[in-house]
Amino acid sequence: TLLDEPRTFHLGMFEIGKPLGKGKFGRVYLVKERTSGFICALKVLYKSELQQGSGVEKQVRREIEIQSNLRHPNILRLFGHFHDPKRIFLILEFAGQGELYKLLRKESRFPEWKAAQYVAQMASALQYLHRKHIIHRDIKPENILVGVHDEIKLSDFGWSVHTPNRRRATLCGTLDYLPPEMIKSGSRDNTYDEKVDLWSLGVLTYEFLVGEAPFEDTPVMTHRRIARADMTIPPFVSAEARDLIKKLLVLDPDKRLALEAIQEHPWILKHCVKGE
Ligand SMILES: COc1ccc(C(=O)Nc2ccccc2)cc1NC(=O)CCSCc1cnc2[nH]ccc2c1
Repeated sequence: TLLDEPRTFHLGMFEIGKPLGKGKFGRVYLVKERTSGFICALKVLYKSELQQGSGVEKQVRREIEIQSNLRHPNILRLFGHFHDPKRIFLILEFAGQGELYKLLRKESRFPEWKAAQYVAQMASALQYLHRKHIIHRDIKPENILVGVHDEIKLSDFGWSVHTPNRRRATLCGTLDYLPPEMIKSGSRDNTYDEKVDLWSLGVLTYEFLVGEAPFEDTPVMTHRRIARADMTIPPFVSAEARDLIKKLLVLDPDKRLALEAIQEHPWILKHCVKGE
């Protein structure tokens, strides 16, 4: 489409539609590119809201460069960006079925075939990111969108550049998805690697099948249960699914099932046609 060739964009190119996510994503609008009729999402960031100076603008530019070069069916596209004196505009892919966590709340929990398809797509997106040495760090239903053909669209929310405010957000946000190596106070910033995404994928798999996170509790108890990988998997979860969850929610990051092995796991193979 028109948006694929690197071009300069400006606000006049777009017919602005309804707000998306009502402030959840900041100011994001459904828009139509006038000439091509292409539907996408326009995210408006106010420069005043981004910490000024100290190279944050450079950091932002770097993040946008990284994201603009990502091409994967299960990663939300960043088609381009432009800015005016006060604002930065991001031209983003529009995910037709919206936020995954809303679909999950509506269905309360997903049937195993659907959960397995979503997990396989997540593993594929993570393989792509990890090959580029990008750790997502923040995998949870709130950060996942769904396309019109039920395809997973992993989105931003703090990739690559580890902005300090992101860490604060993590502290006040839910702990549910954080792996043990990130909640231990000493080693918060230095000793974790891409295997943190494997733990979070295990939490996500559990939540898809059970309808709530495995360590959901009071903050103090969640902290303690994560540190011990203390969870119970209800009897209605199939043996294969249980096996995969237990191979991802492992305290030692090096013992977690690798992404390639997830794609070959019996539970995934049973529900996903190869190379779908
Ligand atoms: C690739 O994705 C992104 C890339 C970058 C950024 C970003 O903000 N980067 C940033 C932050 C600070 C300073 C500089 C740069 C955000 C996203 N992604 C989202 O914000 C979530 C979907 S918003 C669009 C969208 C689509 N499809 C929908 N369907 C229903 C709602 C909806 C909402």
